[in-house]
Amino acid sequence: DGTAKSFFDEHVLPLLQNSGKVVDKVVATEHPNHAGEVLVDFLKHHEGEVVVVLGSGDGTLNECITTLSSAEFTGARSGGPPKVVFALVPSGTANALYSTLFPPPADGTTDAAYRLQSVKSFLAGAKTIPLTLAITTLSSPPSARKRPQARISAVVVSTCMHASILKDSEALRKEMPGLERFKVAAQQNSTKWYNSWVKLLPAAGTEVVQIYDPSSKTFVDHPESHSDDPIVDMYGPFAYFLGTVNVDRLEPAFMISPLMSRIPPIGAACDLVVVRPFRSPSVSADKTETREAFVPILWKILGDAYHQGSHIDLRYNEKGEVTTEGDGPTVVEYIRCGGWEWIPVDDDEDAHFLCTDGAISKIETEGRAVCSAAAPAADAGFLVHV
Ligand SMILES: Nc1ncnc2c1ncn2[C@@H]1O[C@H](COP(=O)(O)OP(=O)(O)OP(=O)(O)O)[C@@H](O)[C@H]1O
Repeated sequence: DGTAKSFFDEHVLPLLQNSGKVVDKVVATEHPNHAGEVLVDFLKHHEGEVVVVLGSGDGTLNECITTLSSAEFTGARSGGPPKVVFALVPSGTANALYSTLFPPPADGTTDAAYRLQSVKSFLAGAKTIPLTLAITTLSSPPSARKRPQARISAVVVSTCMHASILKDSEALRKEMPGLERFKVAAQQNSTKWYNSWVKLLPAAGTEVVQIYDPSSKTFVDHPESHSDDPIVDMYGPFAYFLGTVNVDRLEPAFMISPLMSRIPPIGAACDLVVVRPFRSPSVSADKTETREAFVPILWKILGDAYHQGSHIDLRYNEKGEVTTEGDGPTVVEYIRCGGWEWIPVDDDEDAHFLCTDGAISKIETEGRAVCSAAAPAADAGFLVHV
């Protein structure tokens, strides 16, 4: 958001200095991926544990993780990705990870004290938490005989509306540096539905895929996932399809996957938020009018995500109206799983976009995206001071 340099000069660097911490290197990024390059170079020339005080949003954290994961190290650092500890200073647009780890006060004020919490944890030698990574493999059709491409996320992997919003909002960044650009891009994409085949896989350590049940407010076994055949098939059209790791929100107030913090997973798991319009008793065909009629429901879901994530308790009544009463079908399918496959229908171009922590990739025609949540091995991986 353009504040990182002055905030570091005024607050972060003096605080580190006054606390007796030796700062080996200070870098202001000059181009995309600069942070990752600096970090790899630093690790190649220094031994031991490295702490990175990172003033950025989720996108730059992702660049660091992605670059480190694919870099080749020699000597003491050979044999796998290094362990790197981050102290985060939120300085991006959304700051999803920081605002999950340090929920902002209800009035939304994010003063210097708010932004320095992870750094203060580092100075106090306090707790770190390991990041779960979502690894998405983008495959070409088998006939292309090309190597699959991997994308790493520490926050979000999405298709459908969210990927379309992120794709379109980047073009608006200069004009609208704040969160507003996501709302404008959402308007532009509100009537799109996306056609794809989906498979859901259970998380490691659980036999079956789990789904949230608003009546008991807990996860229950997905009715189509059984220990002898745990994979769940899902058919479209989809309006929303988004998975998170580590975070319960994508912006300070937009709590799209609230159960990540309310019912934290035990191992590596991904929380999926899926909206399929055909779950509504009043939707039985994919036509322009039905898509338009569904827009208010989509806004209700996204609006309720801004109200402590209450969208996960919405149901349809028999007329297709949205309510929090009764036992009708849930409007949102909130799933906890170990991973998923997204196989877009060939002629649906919009279904081919994938968002990984804000970066957009295109799935090739006849290709697919396969995502799985992975926990770091002991003494490796990426940790954050909390
Ligand atoms: N000097 C620079 N010039 C141009 N781009 C830069 C420069 N420094 C960093 N970048 C790029 O700017 C982007 C900003 O990403 P970052 O995640 O830090 O902020 P954000 O996207 O606003 O936040 P969030 O992901 O939390 O919404 C990154 O892609 C990064 O590579």
